[in-house]
Amino acid sequence: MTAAPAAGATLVTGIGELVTCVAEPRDRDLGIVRDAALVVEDGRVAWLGPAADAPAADRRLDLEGRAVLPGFVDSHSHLVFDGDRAAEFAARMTGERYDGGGIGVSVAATRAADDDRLRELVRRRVAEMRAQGTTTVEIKGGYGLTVADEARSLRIARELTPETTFLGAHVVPPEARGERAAYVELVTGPMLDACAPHARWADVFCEPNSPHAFTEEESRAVLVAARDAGLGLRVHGNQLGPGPGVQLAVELGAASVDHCTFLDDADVDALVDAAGTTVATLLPGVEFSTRSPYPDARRLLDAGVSVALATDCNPGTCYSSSMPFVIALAVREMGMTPGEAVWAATRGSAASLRRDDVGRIAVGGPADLAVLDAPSHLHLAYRAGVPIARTLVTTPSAAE
Ligand SMILES: N=CN[C@@H](CCC(=O)O)C(=O)O
Ligand SMILES: [Zn+2]
Repeated sequence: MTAAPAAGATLVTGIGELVTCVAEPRDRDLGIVRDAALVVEDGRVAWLGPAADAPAADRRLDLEGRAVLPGFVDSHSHLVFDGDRAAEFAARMTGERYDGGGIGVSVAATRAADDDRLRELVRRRVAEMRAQGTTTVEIKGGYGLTVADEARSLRIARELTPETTFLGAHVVPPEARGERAAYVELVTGPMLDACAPHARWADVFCEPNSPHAFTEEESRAVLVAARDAGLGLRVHGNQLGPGPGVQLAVELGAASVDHCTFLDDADVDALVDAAGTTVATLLPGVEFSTRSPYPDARRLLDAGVSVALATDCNPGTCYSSSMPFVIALAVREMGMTPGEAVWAATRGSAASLRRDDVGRIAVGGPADLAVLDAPSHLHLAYRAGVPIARTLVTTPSAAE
């Protein structure tokens, strides 16, 4: 049946495969509609269904059989930084281990950059993400590590996304070594006060396997203070070895615990019990860039854990902004099916931000769409390294 024409609307037709991701989270069903069309009006999806039933609209954009997906949700990135650490990456490729010590290099360069330079660097990195199909991005601070530098990092990030994360507890900065307790007091006191107005989330690098990061007790202090200040919680946990990060995240009801590379049975059990509350966000670009073992995604999915994928785009452990690259790694290296990987990069990642408006395509929702120069989502992993994904722009100038 054909609906009434939509005024001021764009009909996107010729969609070979429309991946809606509207199923219940436990099903991880991609909700595919073949030979589909959708109508976009005022930035929202006004109609979707089989192309044969599509209403008329003012404008028409024919995708000639391409696949359309929810725009990727990149729920873990550190885009506010200056400086270059390519030599650190090269050293790792010849056997150096990552221990977080290089973060200090980025902190020095970030502190030295003026606001305009930092803003331009972040803007370019977000544009790079959008060009690859990402429409929602979370951005952390964490390379300032003074009250003023963390506050301005978040202020700048907030200009580009509502999903900003306070990460004053990234590492203990060089000038505070030997005074860890005083630094934690700074983070939980004046730094949190200055940053909370610009942040939705707080995060901590909880990692006993790095001398630069934070212990379980230090991490708990930071997270509890942030929660009391009204921020949602996220945790960097179990990245470099076994540790307390996952259990702490679950105990405090964090929305996400990220990395999850080294998990024991009790960690997996805790994540199963917390499914629907705490998402395990896997960041396989990090294992690629640090030559580390990949997290066991198959074990987590089979156990019933809520799983997300994100880039962790940062200058140290993964300087890639590409969600398609992450999807390809998840399929090739972590035993995820292409469908599970797409789900985790969209709906799963949205859940880790406690968002149910993005990561899916539904009538009434935002028209945050990715289009592939390919007929199906399978091509994201199949054509690894080929730039087939981009954000779909449906404004009049893009339509025919
Ligand atoms: N592990 C902590 N933070 C980042 C790396 C930061 C850096 O090395 O600059 C991560 O998520 O891997
Ligand atoms: Zn990170």
